[in-house]
Amino acid sequence: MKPYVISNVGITLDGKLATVNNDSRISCEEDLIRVHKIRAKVDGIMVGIGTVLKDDPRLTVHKIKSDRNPVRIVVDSKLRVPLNARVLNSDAKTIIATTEDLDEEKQKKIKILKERGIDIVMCGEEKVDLRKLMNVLYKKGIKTILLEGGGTLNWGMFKEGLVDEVSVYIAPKIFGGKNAPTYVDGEGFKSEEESVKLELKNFYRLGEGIVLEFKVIKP
Ligand SMILES: NC(=O)C1=CN([C@@H]2O[C@H](COP(=O)(O)OP(=O)(O)OC[C@H]3O[C@@H](n4cnc5c(N)ncnc54)[C@H](OP(=O)(O)O)[C@@H]3O)[C@@H](O)[C@H]2O)C=CC1
Ligand SMILES: Nc1nc(O)c(N)c(N[C@@H]2O[C@H](COP(=O)(O)O)[C@@H](O)[C@H]2O)n1
Repeated sequence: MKPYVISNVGITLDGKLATVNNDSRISCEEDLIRVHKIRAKVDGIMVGIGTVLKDDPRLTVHKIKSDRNPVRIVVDSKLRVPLNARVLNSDAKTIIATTEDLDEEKQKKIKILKERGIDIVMCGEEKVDLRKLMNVLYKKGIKTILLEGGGTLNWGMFKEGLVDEVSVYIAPKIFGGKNAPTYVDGEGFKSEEESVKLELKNFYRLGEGIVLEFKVIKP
């Protein structure tokens, strides 16, 4: 069993998540409120360590009133999460998903994190095994997850067939740049047959941009 996963991003018309200099201001205020309404409903919000290192996100519900915050989940094989990262603050529970290989330095950091109340889940060897992680999270009671990027983790989740729903805000902006992160990065599929197929469920204008909602068609 696995949680139901909703992938959400704000992208530019050319599919970028941020500029080459990592400026990720894409969504308009109305869209951020839409995202926070989803955050308020799900059990967990998941990002990759790249996003934590670049954005230092809070990953809480802070744009609308809410009496609860979902569990924050950071996928971080090498335990690179800075101890002063906002995602480790006491505003919400946090799970760090890391690999099973433990050197002395990693063991020390795990001890510090656990003392601060951070839950550590170990699955996989070189990279976090996302399938196993989903199973562990489900057993911990996390039945719905909002996947909030970035492009590398999005690829990992799509490649493993772990995404169920997609919502994308397209801003009327073009960032360009072949090295700027896109919605789904990683190696990419080699052929159309392997690609993820989506069914368009809804679309509407929001603020200055447009929201598209899809269901992932499972093969
Ligand atoms: N506009 C938007 O909506 C959003 C924009 N962004 C932007 O995206 C960029 C960050 O994206 P990116 O750098 O790709 O980082 P990600 O957040 O996608 O994190 C990627 C890292 O996750 C770790 N990881 C561990 N296991 C896996 C696995 N099985 N599959 C994939 N990744 C795994 C890897 O690091 P390790 O090997 O160390 O574990 C990997 O490098 C930033 O510029 C940010 O601003 C991010 C989110 C939303
Ligand atoms: N939906 C959306 N639109 C954008 O334009 C964005 N840059 C993001 N970024 C994601 O939101 C995280 C920041 O969250 P907090 O406000 O700090 O709670 C950021 O890390 C990305 O995951 N999302």
